[in-house]
Amino acid sequence: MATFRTVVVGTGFIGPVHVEALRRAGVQVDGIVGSTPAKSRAACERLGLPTEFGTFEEALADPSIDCIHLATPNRLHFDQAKAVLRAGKHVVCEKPLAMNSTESGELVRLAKQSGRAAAVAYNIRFYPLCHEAAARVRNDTLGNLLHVTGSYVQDWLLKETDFNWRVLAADGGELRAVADIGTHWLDLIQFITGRHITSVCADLRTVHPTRQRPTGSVETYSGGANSDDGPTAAASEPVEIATEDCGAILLRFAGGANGCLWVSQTTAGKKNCLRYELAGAKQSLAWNSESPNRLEIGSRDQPNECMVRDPALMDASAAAISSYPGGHNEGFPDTFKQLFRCFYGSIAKGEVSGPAPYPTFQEGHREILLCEAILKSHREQRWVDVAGEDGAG
Ligand SMILES: NC(=O)C1=CN([C@@H]2O[C@H](COP(=O)(O)OP(=O)(O)OC[C@H]3O[C@@H](n4cnc5c(N)ncnc54)[C@H](OP(=O)(O)O)[C@@H]3O)[C@@H](O)[C@H]2O)C=CC1
Ligand SMILES: O=C1CO[C@H](CO)[C@@H](O)[C@@H]1O
Repeated sequence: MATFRTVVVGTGFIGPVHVEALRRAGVQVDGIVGSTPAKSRAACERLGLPTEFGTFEEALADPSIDCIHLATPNRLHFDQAKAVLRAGKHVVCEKPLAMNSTESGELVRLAKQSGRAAAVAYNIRFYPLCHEAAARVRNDTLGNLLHVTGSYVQDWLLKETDFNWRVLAADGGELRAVADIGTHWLDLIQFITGRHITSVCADLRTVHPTRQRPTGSVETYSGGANSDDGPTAAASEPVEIATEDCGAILLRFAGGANGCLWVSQTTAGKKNCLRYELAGAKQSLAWNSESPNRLEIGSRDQPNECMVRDPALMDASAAAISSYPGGHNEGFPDTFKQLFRCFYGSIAKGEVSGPAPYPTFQEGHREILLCEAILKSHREQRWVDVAGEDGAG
């Protein structure tokens, strides 16, 4: 692959995951930057990276940097992605792409004008068995798609004392659980089925209308088992929360299938669990991110099967994003590696303006439009059509 020089922005939970995955994908990482030069230096030293860049702006100003990865809180994505594209660089932005569809629509236009590649890190597509499921839908193995159901549930925000910037609408956006984890499911299912979701009917709920905010800073998933006693409770203040902890969304797909999604960040014992079941007229497929190397294939008139991830047995598209033989499990960090291999491989082949094999800003924008339809549906307690991608309803 051609040599690319990259910098990652954000030193919290997922920024270092990007660094590790880029290195494993064979892409050069020239630094990681945080909110202050001191935090940038500390993260670079921890990860064994050069300490040349202290801030996002310094990385932006260096013409030899080809691509910047944005792993910062949601409220920063729009300005930072805009700045990266205007600096003439490729960009990988974490999800959700922006805080609203005005922002995400502008990013789509800017990305097109710039001639640079622009991806949103919907990494879950890059579990090989999710590509296998997409191939089986494409090849009509399932038959006519009837319905799609599933959930994405976690427990790290279960307690009133659990806190993170995501719970504040000003930092994460008006929708929280749906935007943070629900959009992974919605992106994945639209990728697998090749169909857009056209209408939604949502019922959302804030379990904790007040949370205790620690007076210090909090990193993602840092709650742990003791977060409702001890130092956190001693140094905290009550904050009103308007974003949802959980909710149900009924779905209608183009072409007639329907379905539903349950999203929750308050399900005890579920650490990070995405499930789906696709039901076709001939077969069904079921997958769970907590055992990602197994795909259940359901039949009515013959025994059910369980496909174990194995590049020798999967569709070529799934084998292409699988680096290890069957039985050698691949997981969460591998999805980022495969996404980045795909992104940089595509740029190296000069595919920037054609259809992309990774989630683009256009698809990130679509997720934001879906979020807006879901919020409107919840507020108005009725079905809402998802706006067209030009922003028109
Ligand atoms: N695709 C996936 O699987 C995942 C995606 N995400 C997404 O990634 C993004 C980051 O989430 P996460 O890592 O969990 O969040 P964290 O809070 O753990 O990390 C965010 C980081 O961004 C830094 N930061 C804040 N402001 C700036 C700035 N102006 N310039 C540079 N760095 C800054 C923070 O620094 P400081 O601590 O000093 O404020 C912190 O290091 C979110 O959009 C989230 O939705 C997150 C997890 C998984
Ligand atoms: O995949 C993910 C795992 O959980 C994180 C915290 O809710 C999400 O932000 C992220 O997208």
